[in-house]
Amino acid sequence: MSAPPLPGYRHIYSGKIRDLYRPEGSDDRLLVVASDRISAYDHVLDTPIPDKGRILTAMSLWWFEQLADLMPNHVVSTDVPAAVTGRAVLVERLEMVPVECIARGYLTGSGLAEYRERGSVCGIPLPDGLQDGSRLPEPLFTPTTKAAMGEHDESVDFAYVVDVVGAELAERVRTLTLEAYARGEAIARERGIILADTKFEFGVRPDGSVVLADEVLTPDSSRFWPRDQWQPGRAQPSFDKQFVRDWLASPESGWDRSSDEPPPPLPDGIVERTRRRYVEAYERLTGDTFAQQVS
Ligand SMILES: CCOC(=O)Cn1cc(-c2ncnc(N)c2C#N)cn1
Repeated sequence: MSAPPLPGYRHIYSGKIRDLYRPEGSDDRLLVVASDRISAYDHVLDTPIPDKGRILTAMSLWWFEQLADLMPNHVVSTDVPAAVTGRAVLVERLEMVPVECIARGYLTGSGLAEYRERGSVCGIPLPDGLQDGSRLPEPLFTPTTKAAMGEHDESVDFAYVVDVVGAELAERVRTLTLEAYARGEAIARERGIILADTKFEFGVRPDGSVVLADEVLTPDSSRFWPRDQWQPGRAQPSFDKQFVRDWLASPESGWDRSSDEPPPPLPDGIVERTRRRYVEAYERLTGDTFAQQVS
């Protein structure tokens, strides 16, 4: 599903999963479009997950509302072209803070690797004895650089953020990151989902105010774990991606993850079960029913 042409909009950027357009004649608005693409093992898969873009857009909009009393956000309107209805948002064009603002409430992935090597994450010392999936004594702000497409973001310490954006803005985005994560983690936990970590992006308005942008607390920007299966000391199952990961790692797929080969297409059953997990995550979090749009 490549970026569809949208009359009246100019396509300006494609991420792994989402595409960015600029409305013709406007220099202070952008259109963020979520595709049905899914990535696994650092590959964007050939097989789309139907409705994934709509489900995650609805989830992100819901989270912006849950956080609106804590911080302003970039959402302007959901009045978007029919071709992308339900999976696109018109947003304020901001001066983006050039740092991925990551909050971690649990230790896993690159944070765990850094902890095992140095006993710290992003320069923050941690107690001994933490395992894969351990809940951290308190959530950490663990920023990274914004790597170019296909490159890996690099973990940096707070001093780096101060160097790049200045002390005041660095403090501000750290505070907002940790506040938004704490709110999100508490809400999700009550609903049976552990938000292990998440990535926020912030932008700055011409008046200097700092605004929550990008997507928020979705399974693409966060690790979603089923709370009832949490067991520190092993890799936790992903709420949304485990069916895909297990099938790709199974002999049935015929795929060798260590090869340079792209993953094979997903079987219909894996696609449908994955779609249902996104619907389930949305419905658990919001308490609403996801209404499949009649296309
Ligand atoms: C493909 C989706 O975009 C990204 O992946 C990251 N990104 C965000 C922007 C951005 N730029 C100015 N203003 C904004 N409100 C935003 C937002 N969101 C650019 N790239």
